[in-house]
Amino acid sequence: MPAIELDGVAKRFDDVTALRGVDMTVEDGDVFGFLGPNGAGKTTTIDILLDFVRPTAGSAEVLGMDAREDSEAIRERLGVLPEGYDLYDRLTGRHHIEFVGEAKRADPDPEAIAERVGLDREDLDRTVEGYSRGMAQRLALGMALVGEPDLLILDEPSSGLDPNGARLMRRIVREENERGATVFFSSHILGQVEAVCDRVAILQDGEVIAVDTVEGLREATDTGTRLVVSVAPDDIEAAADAARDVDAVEDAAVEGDDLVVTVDSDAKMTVLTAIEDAGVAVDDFETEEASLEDLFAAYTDAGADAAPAATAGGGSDADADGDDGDDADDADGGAEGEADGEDGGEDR
Ligand SMILES: Nc1ncnc2c1ncn2[C@@H]1O[C@H](COP(=O)(O)OP(=O)(O)OP(=O)(O)O)[C@@H](O)[C@H]1O
Repeated sequence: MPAIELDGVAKRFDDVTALRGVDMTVEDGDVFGFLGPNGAGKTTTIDILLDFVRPTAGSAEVLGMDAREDSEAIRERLGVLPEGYDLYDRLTGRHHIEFVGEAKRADPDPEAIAERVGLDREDLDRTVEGYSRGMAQRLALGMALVGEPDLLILDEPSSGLDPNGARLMRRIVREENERGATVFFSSHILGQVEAVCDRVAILQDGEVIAVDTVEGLREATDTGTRLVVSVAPDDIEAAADAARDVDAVEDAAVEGDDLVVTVDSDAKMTVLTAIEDAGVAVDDFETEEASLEDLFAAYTDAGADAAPAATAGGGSDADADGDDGDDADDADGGAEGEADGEDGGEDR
């Protein structure tokens, strides 16, 4: 049973068409990223899943239940971080967590949850009117964790979080997924999404224009892989000629001391072998895959101009999702150049 199933979901608000027949399946156990430019319809979709908004047409199922008919039963098994969540100024963080526990008939441990989201004991016991934006976001995330939900729906969970908070959010997503929860989240922070998601959907103008793994999106677009090869300076032209003779090579150019080859991802070794077969010793090489940011640009209108440039992974920004890069599974790791392609901003 899929965790989320949308079938032909459309939504009109007066003269604005927010969704135009969205079909989308999120499998049980997935970490699923929901992407799209501003105004694409992400929040409207999430609001339909939560029965905050009723679709004009189509059907939405959550955990095998109808989003409209069974919203209460669904709510008990969901953890939600909605976009404009409400906190009550005069209640403490602890009260908020207990309040969600009562609503879900769960018995949460506020201290343990606060620790997981990085709020200390003092924060937990003061009223939220004094919370910073990031602290409020951490509390809202903690509230979503109450009751070990089967499905977490998080709308922009990194919003307002500093790089440490964003890293912590990723860790929580992984931990929840390992516990068995499906995680569905929208985000504009594509390095985050790339680091944790099994699959992503890209929504544009109320339509799903792509659903795949990041690797699948790479293969489906013409973004290629950049292979940067170091050889002795005297050999570089011979290496370039050898690379150009390989069918899968789009381009081989000498850039400074390096040979930069744009090639289908699965033909990297063929290129290296061809260079060595031409009698040139390869001193070193690294590959740069297209980042999710490049792919997003290639898919969406805003990136139409940028699409041809989406041949590589946004350069050498080592771990540009704003953290200290200790994530074992961040991007490609190792010699596969880290191509988050982010500018390190943690804003939306
Ligand atoms: N209550 C509403 N009344 C009228 N129009 C609405 C309403 N809610 C959303 N819309 C419109 O529906 C479209 C989709 O909005 P939505 O908030 O779902 O986009 P989004 O992808 O979440 O955007 P963002 O990334 O900016 O949060 C927009 O054109 C928006 O103006």
